[in-house]
Order: sequence, then C-alpha cells, then structure tokens
Amino acid sequence: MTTPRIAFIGAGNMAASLIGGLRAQGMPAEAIRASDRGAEQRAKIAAEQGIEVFAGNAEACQGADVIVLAVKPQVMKDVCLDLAAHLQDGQLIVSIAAGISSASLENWLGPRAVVRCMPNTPSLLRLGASGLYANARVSAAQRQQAERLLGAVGLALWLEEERLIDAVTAVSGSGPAYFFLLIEAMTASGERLGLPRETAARLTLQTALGAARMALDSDVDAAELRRRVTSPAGTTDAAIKTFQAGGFEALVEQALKAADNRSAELAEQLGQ
Ligand SMILES: NC(=O)C1=CN([C@@H]2O[C@H](COP(=O)(O)OP(=O)(O)OC[C@H]3O[C@@H](n4cnc5c(N)ncnc54)[C@H](OP(=O)(O)O)[C@@H]3O)[C@@H](O)[C@H]2O)C=CC1
Ligand SMILES: O=C(O)[C@@H]1CCC=N1
Repeated sequence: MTTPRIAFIGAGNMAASLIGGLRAQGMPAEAIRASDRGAEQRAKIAAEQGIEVFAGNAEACQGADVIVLAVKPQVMKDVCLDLAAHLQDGQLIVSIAAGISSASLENWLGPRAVVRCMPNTPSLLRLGASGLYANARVSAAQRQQAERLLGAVGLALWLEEERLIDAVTAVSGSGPAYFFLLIEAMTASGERLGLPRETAARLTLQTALGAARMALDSDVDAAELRRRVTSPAGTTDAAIKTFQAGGFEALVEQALKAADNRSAELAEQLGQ
C-alpha cells in the first residue's frame, strides 16, 4: 500500500500525539500536514515534527487522502461548514472529536466516508488505544487506511455500533487521566509517609508500568494478579479493604458513567 497523505485539522495535544506516533513509526514528514488557527501552535508542531503547516484548513486538505478532524467538539461544526466546499471526492474523513456523530459530520460536510475514532494521548509513544467506527460509505481500502493510521500509534479496535464510541471515550479516551490521578495521589501519599518526593514518584511510576506489563503479559486476569499480591491479613489486604470501604469500585463506575453521559450530551448539544 502506498503511503496515504494525511492532513490534520487542528494541531493541538491529540494531533501532536498522533503525528509524533506516525513519525516515530517511520511515516515521512512530507506525507503529513497540519493546519491550526494559532500561529504559535503551527510553529511548534512544524519545529517538533518537521511537517508543513497551514493557516487555512482548506489549503491543508488539498490533495490529502485522509483528513483528520482534530479540533475541539465545540468548534467542529464551524470548521466543517467552512471545509465542506473544499473537499475532494474520495477523501476519507477521520474525526477524533468526543461526542460528534458521523451523522452530524455528514450534515455539515455532505455525504462523506467518515471514520469516527477515539484515540488517547499515549499514542505519542505508540502505546495508544483507539476504538473506531466506519460509516457505510467507507470502502474496504479506506478502512485499512484508518486502521493503519490509528494502528501505527497503538491498539486500534473496530466497533460495530457507533454508540459504543461513548463507552470507549469513557474507558480509554479519558482513561490516561484516571491513571495519572492515581499516580499523583500515590506519589503524594508516599511523600506524606516520609519518602523523598522523587523516590515516591519513581516507585509509583515503575509500579504502574510493572502492573500494566504483568496484566498484559499474564494468562490470568487482573483480579487473580491482585489476589497474588494480597497476603491474608497483610499490608495489601489492609489497603484494598480501605479502598473498598470507601466505595472504590462504585466510584470508578460512576466516573466512567459520567464520561459516557458527557460524550452523549456533547452529541446532543453540539450535533445540531
Ligand atoms: N486530549 C485527549 O486526550 C483526547 C482528545 N480527543 C479529541 O481530540 C480533539 C482535539 O483535542 P485536543 O487535541 O485535546 O485539543 P487542543 O485544544 O489541544 O487542539 C485543538 C487545536 O485546534 C485549534 N483550532 C481551534 N479552532 C480551529 C479552527 N477553526 N481551525 C483550525 N484549528 C483550530 C486549537 O487552537 P486554539 O487553542 O486557538 O483553540 C488547538 O490548537 C477534541 O475533539 C477531543 O474531543 C480525543 C481523544 C483524546
Ligand atoms: O476530555 C475530553 O473531552 C477529551 C476526550 C477524551 C479525552 N479528552
């Protein structure tokens, strides 16, 4: 397969993560371009990634095979309405915006092949996790292009139903922030228990990495791995009981439900 030419509309956090991952995977800088309304943002991504940047979104899309819409959901409608007249036949639209349906995108852009996906920021390290949904206009070749784009920066899993993108957003799109919160809290607690901050931070991070690696590589599930750490009436047991007494599992469920609801709410508010 020849290298598709990819245009990113919006060159913020997520575009930088995806572009960084694609570049690390060996995609040539010439195959990637980006537009952003901010001159500083354009200069930053051009310097970091060596790609060509544009102030105009339509200009960036000229000749692209794949157009990645990477602006905030709140500006997506205006961006699409401005772009609609400038798109070319056969271009694949890939949207990474939370809560913007493929139907809304087609309302604003006209009938288009649209892949909606929900990546996450570890894509920068090629450790991303994405869910993808293709509308009926997406060809088999375009499906491959989208899978190649997201697969280049980590795990890319297809979804049969678009509504499940909300759940992917709640689990893995927003997910890195939940782990960062736990890392922040464990580091601060370690420090309060007397460890130097740097020591607490390094122990926490290595533990997070080791636990994730073990869970990935193991043939038993996370619950069994947890049981193996937990000696009867030991230290882990004391900590886990404290988590559970505080309603940890119910809180996680509430938090993910809030993210899932917010994704659906954004679709309702911004999709008209
Ligand atoms: N961050 C994350 O972890 C994830 C984000 N997403 C989705 O990715 C999308 C982008 O998020 P994120 O990268 O965090 O956001 P950012 O704000 O970092 O990036 C968006 C960029 O688009 C620019 N922009 C705004 N309006 C326009 C316009 N009209 N034309 C061109 N560029 C414009 C913004 O400029 P300015 O700053 O001036 O507004 C900004 O530089 C969102 O839709 C979000 O839902 C999906 C998965 C994970
Ligand atoms: O917080 C957000 O809305 C975006 C979508 C997933 C991660 N960040």
